Amino acid sequence: MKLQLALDRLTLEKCLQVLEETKDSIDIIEVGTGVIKEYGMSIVREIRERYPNKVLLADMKTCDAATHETKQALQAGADITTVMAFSDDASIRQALEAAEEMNGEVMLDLLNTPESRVQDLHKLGVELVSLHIGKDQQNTQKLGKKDFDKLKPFPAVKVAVAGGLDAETVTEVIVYNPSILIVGSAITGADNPAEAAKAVKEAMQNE
Ligand SMILES: O=C([C@H](O)CO)[C@H](O)[C@H](O)COP(=O)(O)O
Repeated sequence: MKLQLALDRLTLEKCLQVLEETKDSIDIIEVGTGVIKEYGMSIVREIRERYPNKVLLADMKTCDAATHETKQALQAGADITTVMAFSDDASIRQALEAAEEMNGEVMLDLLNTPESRVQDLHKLGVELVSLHIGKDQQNTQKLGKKDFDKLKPFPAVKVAVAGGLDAETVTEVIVYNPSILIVGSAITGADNPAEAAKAVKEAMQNE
């Protein structure tokens, strides 16, 4: 199980500072959507240069123009880019084709995606999805069995989980054996991000 650190709502300087502090505990660096909107592909390139050996995900949240956006993220140095699962089949197909051509990966974000869409994703050849409770939903929703149950028709898929997770709540989702745990604010907003990242990593290992 890998730990992905989501860098959201931070300046470039703060992203780099948090990465330096947490690099020993994290496996995957996520450049968050808002950070990409602020700095574009230049921050993806910069983080790629500084951390050549870390897996790098660009949270593009693509929902159209998928060939272009997938290539844009992978050319900047990302290993993985994200596409919204509610996008048209054509967009998902194009993203998967572009990623294959460039030896990259696509993570399909299941935010607000109904169970009925899962079979389509399976048929389209999706291999990696994220079960995601969005920032604005986190006061009223949390990840649970019903989310993982959605994926029963799709047993081979690699699953990432995201949405307000911290060192305590990760233990509630680890039982479902996801491949990737995505943690953002609980680490980046902590007084001591290094300690917070370490605590999440330890909680993952103790399960
Ligand atoms: O994808 C995310 C969200 O939509 C904001 O762009 C976050 O990266 C993801 O939810 C993880 O962050 P936290 O919820 O703060 O742990």
